[in-house]
Amino acid sequence: MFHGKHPEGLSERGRALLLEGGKALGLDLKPHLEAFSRLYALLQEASGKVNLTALRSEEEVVVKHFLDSLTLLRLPLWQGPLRVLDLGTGAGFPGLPLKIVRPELELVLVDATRKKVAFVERAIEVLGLKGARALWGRAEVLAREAGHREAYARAVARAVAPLCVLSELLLPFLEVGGAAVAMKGPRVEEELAPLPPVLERLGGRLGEVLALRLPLSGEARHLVVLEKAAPTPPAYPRRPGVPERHPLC
Ligand SMILES: C[S@@+](CC[C@H](N)C(=O)[O-])C[C@H]1O[C@@H](n2cnc3c(N)ncnc32)[C@H](O)[C@@H]1O
Repeated sequence: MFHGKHPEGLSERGRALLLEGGKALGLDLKPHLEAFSRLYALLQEASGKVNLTALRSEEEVVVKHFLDSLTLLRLPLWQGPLRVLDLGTGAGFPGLPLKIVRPELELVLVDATRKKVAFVERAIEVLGLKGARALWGRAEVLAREAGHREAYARAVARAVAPLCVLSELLLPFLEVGGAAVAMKGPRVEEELAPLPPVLERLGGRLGEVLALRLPLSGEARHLVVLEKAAPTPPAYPRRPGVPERHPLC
């Protein structure tokens, strides 16, 4: 349902790109074209007012926001009504595209910047996404609250922090047996090398590292799966800002 005026949605070319890219990912996005078109319109509308995302052209938004987010679906982790956290969601990525295509997921999108959370709240409302909620807060604080600590089956994060930092922020949110996915660019080896002992400290272990190429642009991406093997010790995450200033590796 639309509320108020907004610019045009995706052009015919944008829709064709989205369908083609979806196909390359093994997805039929036809039933979701309208939702992505509305999300694009909202991003365009908001970009005139606040600095939500650096991406502007329609092709960039389709490929680097929508399709990049949907690469998550290459992993067999999204069946059923799982509770999913998108940490550092910004303007709603990867969480909103994931929720559009897998509506049965129960999604919480968190960001430390209030204006970004306000945008995501509005997108959830306009797109009519049931079972999605935007939350303003820092991972270091929320991960210590009942209702969030060890309360998610899945967690995702794109472009939030290096893996050493991200592990400390994501793993406390996961229930034992759960999995987090860190979305990374072309180079991941250097970040992976020192990770295993840190993961062990946090009750985690390294799962699959899936190398893939972004549809249409061909850019290299990596999906790094962090598995929750045991409860995270209560010392983690440390106080706000400490994981970033003094990474565990
Ligand atoms: C570069 S943006 C990426 C946004 C989005 N995930 C994307 O890929 O387009 C990083 C976001 O993470 C948020 N962030 C960074 N550290 C955070 C923390 N400790 N808790 C919550 N949000 C955090 C920032 O506010 C920012 O919006």
